[in-house]
Amino acid sequence: MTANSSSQLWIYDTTLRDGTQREGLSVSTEDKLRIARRLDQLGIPFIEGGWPGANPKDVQFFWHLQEEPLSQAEIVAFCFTRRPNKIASEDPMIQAILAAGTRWVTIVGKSWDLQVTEGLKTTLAENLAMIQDTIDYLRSQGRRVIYDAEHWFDGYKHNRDYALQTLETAIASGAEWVTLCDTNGGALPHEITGIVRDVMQAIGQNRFQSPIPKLGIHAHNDSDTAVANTIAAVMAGARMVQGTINGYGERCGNANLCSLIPNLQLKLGYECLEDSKISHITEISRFVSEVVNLAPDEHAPFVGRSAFAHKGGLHVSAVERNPLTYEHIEPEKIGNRRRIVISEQAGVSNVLAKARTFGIELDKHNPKTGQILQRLKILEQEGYQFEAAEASFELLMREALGNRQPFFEIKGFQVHCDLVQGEETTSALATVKVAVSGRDILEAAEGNGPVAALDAALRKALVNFYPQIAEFELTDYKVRILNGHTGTAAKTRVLVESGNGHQRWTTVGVSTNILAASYQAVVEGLEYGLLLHSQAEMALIANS
Ligand SMILES: CC(=O)SCCNC(=O)CCNC(=O)[C@H](O)C(C)(C)COP(=O)(O)OP(=O)(O)OC[C@H]1O[C@@H](n2cnc3c(N)ncnc32)[C@H](O)[C@@H]1OP(=O)(O)O
Ligand SMILES: CC(=O)C(=O)O
Repeated sequence: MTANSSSQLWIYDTTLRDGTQREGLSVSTEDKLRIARRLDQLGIPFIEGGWPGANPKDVQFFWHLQEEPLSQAEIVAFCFTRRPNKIASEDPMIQAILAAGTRWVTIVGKSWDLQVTEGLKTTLAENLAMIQDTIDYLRSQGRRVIYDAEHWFDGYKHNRDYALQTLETAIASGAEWVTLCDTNGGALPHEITGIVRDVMQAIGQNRFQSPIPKLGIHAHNDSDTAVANTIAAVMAGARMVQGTINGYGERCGNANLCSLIPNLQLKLGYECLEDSKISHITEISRFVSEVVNLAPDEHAPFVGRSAFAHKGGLHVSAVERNPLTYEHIEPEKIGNRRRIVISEQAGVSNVLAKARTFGIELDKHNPKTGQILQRLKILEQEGYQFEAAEASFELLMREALGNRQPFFEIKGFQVHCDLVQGEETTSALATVKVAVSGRDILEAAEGNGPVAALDAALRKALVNFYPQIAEFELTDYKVRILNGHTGTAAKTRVLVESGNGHQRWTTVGVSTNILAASYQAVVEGLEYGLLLHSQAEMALIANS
């Protein structure tokens, strides 16, 4: 990155402060440290770590970073201006941010007259004094200051002169950056463009009698335009981009850095991160969602699992010829990947693409290709869903092509359940009869439910022939009633996720009987695990 070039942007991550203001998101000090270190590795220049005077976790977080500092990022402590009619040097909050020991601090202050008189219950003049005293004092203590102008856009719309006076005060007191905040998230891109341009002009006309500060933008997503608003602000002159990983934040969230960074760098040519770091965006999005214990948004632009998933046959056919036809960027650039989804919306191209990923040779002139597609569509009409159960689709494909390996044959099963009135626990007993290599085996096993009992009995019957089965586990079980209005005649779809410690696969079963649907999915899960094992063994032999 060329320092200070006109296209350079400073990314300011506030996941650890505004991000944690999201309802349902709570992190420990340890979690915050893990995220900070990961953002540091990514090359984010400013990381807002929290509000040291507001809670003990944030105090601890800054202590830890004093002991073991980040490698390149500036860790920033956040706080509001001193309280009305008090002295900045005596304000415990201000003392707490000094104790955090950071080089940079961010001070949030009021820009909107209504917020001053109604929210703070003080005068417009006192608000200006609060901004001035706080920044003056922090500067006197050797801190570099970023000033977050809260409610900037609403303030500007209601009383432009006063809003500009607040900025002027912050700048005159020594704030090096002023960040225009769309705190309520109500602004639209054209308003942002006009207002940022006006502020840039006021700066250009030297309305502010002090060194020219740099402008930042902090947008909330209440109008679903936080990313667009941030881009508009940058194009109008802002150079600091505040946002959060995955757009976490108060109410509807903040501008999502996982979308902003690729848009700004890959499409608009701004410099946000080193080029080599951009490909880690998807990984960091998933890392942060894992640490904060929120399911990743599969449909998130750029980084979601479905962001480059192609389902419609027309799309797949064209993408197979040239990905540009249905992709706005190459997924690999941001560390994501293209996926082809198999479903009733598929065409021959989806089937061929899947065959390729399964390592099966198939071409469009093979009559089996059309037959597989038709079978897929009929089964989906019956209630199967293969997009989440690709292992079952591979077995279906192998069956149609005559190369499904007969690892075992189920000759019958029975399940008996005990439900005792008034008791919370249930127990089930399953009996299975299985044939392997011409031998019949009868086994029984218990479980705390019918599916667990059936799974256990099948493994017991097969493990002597296939010891690898001991490593298989049933990791998830999902049931969906497909046509509920038909009561007990309704069809049930069961999805079973299985694993072997290093791979996971999903199989599907459908029936009017929940046990039969579960049985089908569990049996295919075991069969697919055996197929993976035999493929791995064959690969080993081929490579030896
Ligand atoms: C736009 C933003 O997202 S800014 C960040 C917002 N984040 C948070 O609020 C999370 C952390 N907050 C907290 O832990 C608490 O709210 C604290 C510790 C900051 C304050 O707690 P309390 O002292 O109990 O006050 P409370 O939260 O009820 O009310 C806020 C107080 O701050 C005052 N205040 C609000 N903005 C400012 C400001 N810019 N400068 C100075 N004081 C302010 C309010 O007037 C009110 O004070 P009052 O009750 O004496 O009139
Ligand atoms: C500072 C901040 O979080 C806001 O104004 O939204």
